This record gives sequence, structure tokens and C-alpha cells, in this order.
Amino acid sequence: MTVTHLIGDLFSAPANSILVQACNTRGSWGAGIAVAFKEKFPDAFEEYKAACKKDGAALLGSCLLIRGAEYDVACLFTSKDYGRRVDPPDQIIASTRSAVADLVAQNTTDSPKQLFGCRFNSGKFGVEWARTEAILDELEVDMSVYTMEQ
Ligand SMILES: Nc1ncnc2c1ncn2[C@@H]1O[C@H](COP(=O)(O)OP(=O)(O)OC[C@H]2O[C@H](OP(=O)(O)O)[C@H](O)[C@@H]2O)[C@@H](O)[C@H]1O
Repeated sequence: MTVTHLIGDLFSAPANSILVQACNTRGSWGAGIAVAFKEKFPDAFEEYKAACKKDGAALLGSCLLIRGAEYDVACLFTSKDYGRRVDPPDQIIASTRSAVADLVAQNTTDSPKQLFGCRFNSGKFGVEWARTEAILDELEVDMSVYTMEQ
């Protein structure tokens, strides 16, 4: 089980797979890759927003896995808040460990899907990628991680 690094756009990932992003529990996909997710998967955004309205901060450390026609969207709730109120890095890492374990548990079926992610947590959430990758290694998660051309 390992993390594979790919150069390119996450949304070029093969169909019938799970696209993984980091989310806040406030119902906002307002910046970064979340904006692209909102544009490409408006129904998934509505489901994410409804979950945040219903359960809010209680979602922290869980994964909302939203099934879709071409892609499933995995919302890892790694920070309660966003922007200036984003959670501290150590707390984000703890929530990441729990949320990734939840994703893996949900994807452990007769036909598990391939996981494709961006370097989640490393942009707006301000956590260096190596710390998040260490969690993926610790949990022995098989995930391909896209990084855009520099
Ligand atoms: N198409 C693409 N393919 C591949 N990689 C791509 C890409 N587009 C961007 N990247 C890279 O993917 C990493 C993640 O960077 P991001 O800053 O987006 O996400 P994050 O996980 O740090 O933070 C989440 C919060 O940010 C959002 O906005 P709001 O809080 O709503 O304002 C959410 O809602 C959360 O709350 C960075 O390396 C980007 O270069």
C-alpha cells in the first residue's frame, strides 16, 4: 500500500474512482480546489452543505463519501473552520488520520474504488504535504496524488 505521485489535474483521474479533498464543517467550498469541485459536482456540493447544516462540527474527523455517476467525492473533514479561523495544523493532522481511516472503512467493499487526491491540507489549510502524506503511509493507504504542473 503506498502513495503514488502523479503530475497533472486531479480531474483528469480515471472515471469510476473516488476523488479526495479536504473540507471544513461550515458548508463552504469557497476557494482553492473546492471551487472546482463545486463547479464540477454541484449535486455533491448540495449533499455536503446539507450534511454540514445537519451535523456541523460533529463531522470533524469523518469522511462524507458522496456517490456520483462518473466519480465519487470523498469529503475529508479535516478542519472545523476555514480561512483565518482554520484549525491548528496538529489538530488538522489528528482529524485527517480519523477521516482517512473512515474513508478506507467505507471503501472496503467487494469492489473498492481507486483513490485519487490532490495534496489536500497543503494549500488553504496550511499543513505541509509531508505531514499529511505521513498519515497516508501510517494507514497504508493506496492513493494516487496529483500535483499540477509547476
Ligand atoms: N485541479 C487540481 N489538481 C491537482 N491539485 C490541485 C488542483 N487544484 C488545486 N490543487 C492543489 O491541491 C492542494 C490543495 O489546496 P487547496 O488550498 O485547494 O485545499 P486545502 O486542502 O489546503 O484546503 C481546503 C480548504 O480550502 C477550501 O476553501 P475554503 O475553506 O472554502 O475557503 C475548502 O473549502 C477547504 O475549507 C494544493 O496543493 C493545490 O495547489
